[in-house]
Amino acid sequence: MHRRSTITPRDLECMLRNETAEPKPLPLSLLEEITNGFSAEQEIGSGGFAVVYKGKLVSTTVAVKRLTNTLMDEKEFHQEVECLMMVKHKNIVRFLGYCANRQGSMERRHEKFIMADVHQRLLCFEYLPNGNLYEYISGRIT
Ligand SMILES: Nc1ncnc2c1ncn2[C@@H]1O[C@H](COP(=O)(O)OP(=O)(O)OP(=O)(O)O)[C@@H](O)[C@H]1O
Repeated sequence: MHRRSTITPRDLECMLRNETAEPKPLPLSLLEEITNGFSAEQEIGSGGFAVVYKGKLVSTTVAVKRLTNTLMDEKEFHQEVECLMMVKHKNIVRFLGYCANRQGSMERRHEKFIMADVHQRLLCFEYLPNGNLYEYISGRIT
């Protein structure tokens, strides 16, 4: 018998409201859905190793950080998730979950098809709506 075990935007929203809920693995399909396929319109900003998107839930928003593949290997990603799972503090943005997805993709290279491994690594956080540190320091927002 096939059992569905997917997480919906509503489930993620419930998790966000429950302060004792632990971070969990999130399906790539959910993160794609709430960022509208990682659309440019939902992009918030980017840092040294990721692009951050707004993830729209039913009545709230989360931040979805999509890591740039080449800059972090599997071991570093595991360490990053491990650290984030251990940190819980009122002054640190809350970590909600992570996704590590690997999928084969047929690609054409010099008249031949090859099966390429496509990795997706994502982190999901509480959304902080008040801009970024640079905007504060430079006086663009008060
Ligand atoms: N949880 C969040 N809520 C709202 N905006 C966020 C959140 N996390 C990141 N951002 C936005 O996305 C931008 C990029 O964030 P990111 O964490 O990737 O890089 P960074 O902190 O600027 O630098 P670094 O790559 O060194 O960590 C931030 O400057 C901020 O504007």
